[in-house]
Amino acid sequence: MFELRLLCPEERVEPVTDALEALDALSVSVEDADAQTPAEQALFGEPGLPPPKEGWQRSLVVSLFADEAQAREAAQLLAPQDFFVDCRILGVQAVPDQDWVRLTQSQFEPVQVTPSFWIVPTWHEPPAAAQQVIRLDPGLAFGTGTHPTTRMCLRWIAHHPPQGQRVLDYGCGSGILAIGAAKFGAAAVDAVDIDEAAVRSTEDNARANGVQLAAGLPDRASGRYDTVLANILATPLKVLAPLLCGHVAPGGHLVLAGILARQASELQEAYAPYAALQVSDEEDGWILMTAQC
Ligand SMILES: C[S@@+](CC[C@H](N)C(=O)[O-])C[C@H]1O[C@@H](n2cnc3c(N)ncnc32)[C@H](O)[C@@H]1O
Repeated sequence: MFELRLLCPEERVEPVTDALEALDALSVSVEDADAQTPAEQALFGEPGLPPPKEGWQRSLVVSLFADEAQAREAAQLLAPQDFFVDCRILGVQAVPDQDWVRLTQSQFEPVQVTPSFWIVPTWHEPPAAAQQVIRLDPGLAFGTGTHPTTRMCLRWIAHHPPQGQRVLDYGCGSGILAIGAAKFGAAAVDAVDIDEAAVRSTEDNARANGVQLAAGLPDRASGRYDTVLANILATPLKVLAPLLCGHVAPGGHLVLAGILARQASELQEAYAPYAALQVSDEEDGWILMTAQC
């Protein structure tokens, strides 16, 4: 594993993290670069850096890549972009796997989706208020519930329980949405992803949660579903519009995430021939768009 470390002013964090995700970073974390952390000590040790101001002004953006070439290529691609102005590449360094696991575990706490629905890592006891729980350990697949897009999809599932339904999770990552749908009563769940590691992770996580689902590559999706969930980024979602809508049964629900608030109208336009998308939730600049077909 290799991490690419960037220093960004607050207003640049969103486009930079979006770009890193689009460049296939396995994970992206954002810390206050000026907090009293070991990261701060490392930063201040660097010659030529301006002294920090008060508050969260500068962010340390750390993204993880499977190999060094990918991390360096991401840095090269980011450097000339308009949105990278005022940002700085701090470097690429190897991360011992053991450290990564420890670091991730220490950062992963139970996540509240609704007051009674929680995502809880296996090394934590579920909170007393949790009536519905997904047990999930962070792996390399995206989807631990810590990202607002995942949380919004899960909240939607909790508020629209797919009791007895056939559900498709398109771009399943860790399988968290598929597992959520199964826990909220879905009768049959298909979970698909272009990444084989995500498919394996979904199968493992489903087993650990005692739910039945069928995971596979995208061609496993077949026929019509009462609910189609897709938490991918805006650009692939636009390309996938005819395919995803073709899988929604008449009267069924389409639930899309991975979309920034400013991208709402592009998505509405792309889906207009098939469905009238509405913004139905918003968190930290990300939106959930849904339609009943
Ligand atoms: C942002 S993650 C979402 C994971 C999980 N569903 C969640 O909500 O947390 C997006 C996932 O979509 C997958 N993906 C990206 N493009 C895809 C495509 N064209 N077809 C299927 N899966 C895709 C990625 O491999 C990744 O696992």
